[in-house]
Parts: sequence; structure tokens; C-alpha cells
Amino acid sequence: MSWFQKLKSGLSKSSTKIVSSISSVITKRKLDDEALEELEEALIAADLGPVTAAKLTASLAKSRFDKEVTDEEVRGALAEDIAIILDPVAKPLEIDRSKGPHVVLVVGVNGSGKTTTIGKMAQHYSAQGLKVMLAAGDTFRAAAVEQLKIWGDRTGCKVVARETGADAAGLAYDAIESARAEGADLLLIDTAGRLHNKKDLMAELEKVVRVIAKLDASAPHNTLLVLDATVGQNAHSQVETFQSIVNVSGLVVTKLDGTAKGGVLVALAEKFGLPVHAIGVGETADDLKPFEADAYAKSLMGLAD
Ligand SMILES: Nc1nc2c(ncn2[C@@H]2O[C@H](COP(=O)(O)OP(=O)(O)OP(=O)(O)O)[C@@H](O)[C@H]2O)c(=O)[nH]1
Repeated sequence: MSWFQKLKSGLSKSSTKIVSSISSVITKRKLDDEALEELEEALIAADLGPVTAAKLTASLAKSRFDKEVTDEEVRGALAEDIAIILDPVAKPLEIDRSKGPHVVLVVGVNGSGKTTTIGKMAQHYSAQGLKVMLAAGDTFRAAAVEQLKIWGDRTGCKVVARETGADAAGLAYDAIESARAEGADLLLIDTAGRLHNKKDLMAELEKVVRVIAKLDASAPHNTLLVLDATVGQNAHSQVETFQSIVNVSGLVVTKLDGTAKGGVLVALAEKFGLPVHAIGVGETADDLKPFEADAYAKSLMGLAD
């Protein structure tokens, strides 16, 4: 399978839903007010959000109002406009090897896919020849540490870990020192997604960031928020919550293969404008894909490359 085919098959639940709802609205008919309204509703139902849905239908009306249209033509036009929305946020993560190590803090709620994403990134960057190290900063859950160690074994990357309940900031500090000593290029730090309450989570993440900065004032160089696409519109409040705690520098959206809510990424791009570095379309190491605006927009609309 080509890269595009894999992306398309990963997003098939989302595109099947969108394609069928668009084709039920537009079966060779005039693009009148009623059709536009139904189309807008279909886009909102596909998690693109009311603001984006309104913007997309307005753009369509501008070029095609009162004209005979086919559903494929509508999907093509929507894909073009969606790609324009996504283009400014589609930015691969840039690793600066001179940082020695480039430090990436990975945050997100429990189960969003943080650990899996770190494992996939470890694989990706190791394959590019970078020396990658992992820090098991979710000291709150023993299973999270174990899971990261499994990814460490799988990808041949060293994992810095401590016993359950250990101080996460202290662990992050050790991990940076160890990464420096080993000459690592990239350090990926996992974090806890849930503590007893938001106040605890906030205190922990703030402390981790503070302690990291003691060793390197420019670190963390990236703070990635991992979002599970299956939560749909709840992703918005997760972004707001984490933005209030840490300086979120970019997003990774996971589990796009298991949901019809792939449109949420368009709504997130429109609302927050945060870089989307990669997307998860499965559980294996190869299932982290670069986020490309045009390919994503076409896949979402069920179109060929
Ligand atoms: N289908 C699919 N499953 C995924 C993807 N990313 C992660 N998962 C699965 O989602 C589940 C949770 O992922 P984790 O990586 O453990 O999530 P986490 O955020 O680290 O969660 P905690 O360890 O509980 O804090 C696991 O079963 C993963 O295999 C994806 O892109 N697609």
C-alpha cells in the first residue's frame, strides 16, 4: 500500500460517513439555500465544527450558488478549501540535533495515546539515524512505565525510569543528564495524564517544566499535546485545559483509524492554529503518519490522490 492508500484506509470510517452524508444531500441538484443548509448540517455532524462548516458552505455558495452540482464536485471543492485551512498547521516536528538533546515533553489525558505515540516517534527518529532516549515520566502508573519499556525494547532506545510514585520532575532531570552523558539527539518525555485532580496535574507538569529549564533554559523545545480523535468535540476543551497548564507547541492526533470523527482536526486547525505534527492511524510503530494538508483533506472527502 502506498502512503496515501494507508492514510485513506486509516481515515475510511470518517470518509465513509462524510461521503454518504454529502451524497444524500447532493444528488445532482441545484445548490440552493436548502441544499447549502443541509450540507452545513452534514459537516457539523462530521465534527468539522459550526464555524468551519459555515465557512466551507459560504465558500461553496460563492462559486456555485444556484448551479447544478454533483456530489463529487462538491467533495472536490470542499477538499480544496479544507486543505487551505489545514495547510498552515501541517508542520512536521523539527528536531535540532545541536540541542544535545532536543527535549520533547509529551502531554495529554490518560489513554489519549501518549506512550504509543512516543514509541512510534522513537521508531521514526531512530530510523532517521538519531539517537533517541525515552523518559517514563508517568510515574503515577506502573503500567505506563512498563508500556514505555516495551517500546524501548522494540525500538532499541534507552528508557530512563524510576519506581512508581517517584517524583516526575526529578526523573525528567535525571533523563536529561543521562541523555547528555550518552550523547542522545532526542529525548522524549512521557507524562501522567491524570493525577488526583487538575490542580495536582498542573503542579506536576509545571514542576517538570521548571526543573527541565534548570538544565537547559530553552527546554522543553517542544511540548506536544496528544489528542484522541475519538473524543470528537471534547478535544477542544482538552486543548484549552492543557494550554492553561503548559505552553503547548503542537498536536498529535491519534486513533483516526478507529473513528468517524476525523473532521475534528479541521475544527481544531481553524480554532487554535496549533501545528499538527503527525497523526496516528493504528497501533503499530508504522502507524504514525506525517500530517499533510492536501492528502488529509482528500482522504477525508474520499477522493483519489
Ligand atoms: N487504533 C489506534 N489505537 C491507538 C492509536 N494510538 C494509540 N492507540 C491505542 O490506544 C491505547 C492507549 O494508548 P496509550 O499510548 O497507552 O495512551 P496514554 O496516553 O499513554 O495512556 P496512559 O498510559 O494511560 O496515560 C493503547 O491501546 C494504544 O494501542 C492509534 O493511532 N490508533
